[in-house]
Amino acid sequence: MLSITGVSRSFGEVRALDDVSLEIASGEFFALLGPSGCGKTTLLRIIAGFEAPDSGTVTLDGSDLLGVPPNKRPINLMFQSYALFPHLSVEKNIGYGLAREGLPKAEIRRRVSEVLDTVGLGAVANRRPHQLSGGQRQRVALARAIVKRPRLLLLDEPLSALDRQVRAEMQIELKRLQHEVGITFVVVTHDQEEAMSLADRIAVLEAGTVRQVAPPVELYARPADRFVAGFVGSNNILPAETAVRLGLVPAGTTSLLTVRPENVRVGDGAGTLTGTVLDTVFHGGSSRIAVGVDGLAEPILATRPGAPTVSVGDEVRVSWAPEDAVLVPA
Ligand SMILES: Nc1ncnc2c1ncn2[C@@H]1O[C@H](COP(=O)(O)OP(=O)(O)OP(=O)(O)O)[C@@H](O)[C@H]1O
Repeated sequence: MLSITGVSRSFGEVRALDDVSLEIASGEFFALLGPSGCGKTTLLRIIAGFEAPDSGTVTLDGSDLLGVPPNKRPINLMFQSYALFPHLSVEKNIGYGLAREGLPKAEIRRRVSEVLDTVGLGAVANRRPHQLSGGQRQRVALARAIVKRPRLLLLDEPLSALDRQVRAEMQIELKRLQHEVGITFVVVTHDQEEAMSLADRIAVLEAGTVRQVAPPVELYARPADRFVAGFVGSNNILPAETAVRLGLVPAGTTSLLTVRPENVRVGDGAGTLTGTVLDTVFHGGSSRIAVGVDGLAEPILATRPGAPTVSVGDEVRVSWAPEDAVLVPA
């Protein structure tokens, strides 16, 4: 178990991390999610040992990590840019770290060949990095990180260099791999879809503080505050006074009313609110509809499977099931 307790770190005036505490279980796939500048990389660098906190403690299975130099920690960090050696074969790239540790050649060969199988690179073991696709290069980097059998693998935006389709495939791969090798993974990402599809649990960070720690489904269904409600997935967020004025919540309510676009019904039947269709966008498998509602500063967004069933300018009714309205502390 990785325990981070009361960790703070400032750079001049900037408080990059402000009293961060997290408990990450052995074998867990954990994601640190947040917008640019929220402190994700700083926290990863502290865990890896490339940065020291101003205060707080970090322990792995009960023993202090902060006093241990980076190369002596049972931790591996996989960077955004994979930095493979261009003149070495895939096999040599993967075995490089083991060779440097002075392991016997036969053992290196055995471990490298095992890992080549795990990441599905057996067929390209003798190629150089420039003869590989982006997804294959990413696998080499992963193989190089896991061949050393760290207890903890830290991944900084591991899939950001890949295009959309390869990325989706690698997300599945990464999850399978983590399951198979049983190493604790901590991944840093600003991409909420990626965090949701990979992680067992997600910590949402904003401006150096942890806003919520929860499994993806809970984070999506029960955001702890306005920031999480707006950052994780898209959401319609109505201020309390507006929701009270429109009769959507009882008088005296102080919480924000949030409704996911997929739960908003748009049509000419019964509905709580009346509005005008401002915009429709067809995405292929689904459509997004924006409805301007009198008395609301922001349009209500709705998503629908298939093509849009309304047109710009239509007068429509907007509604949602009572259980789909989630109240979030303001
Ligand atoms: N070495 C440094 N010197 C000064 N400021 C720094 C340093 N490292 C980070 N910061 C500042 O600390 C804050 C957190 O940075 P950090 O890199 O941890 O954010 P991040 O969430 O990883 O962002 P990104 O997704 O853009 O990488 C930012 O305001 C950043 O400018």
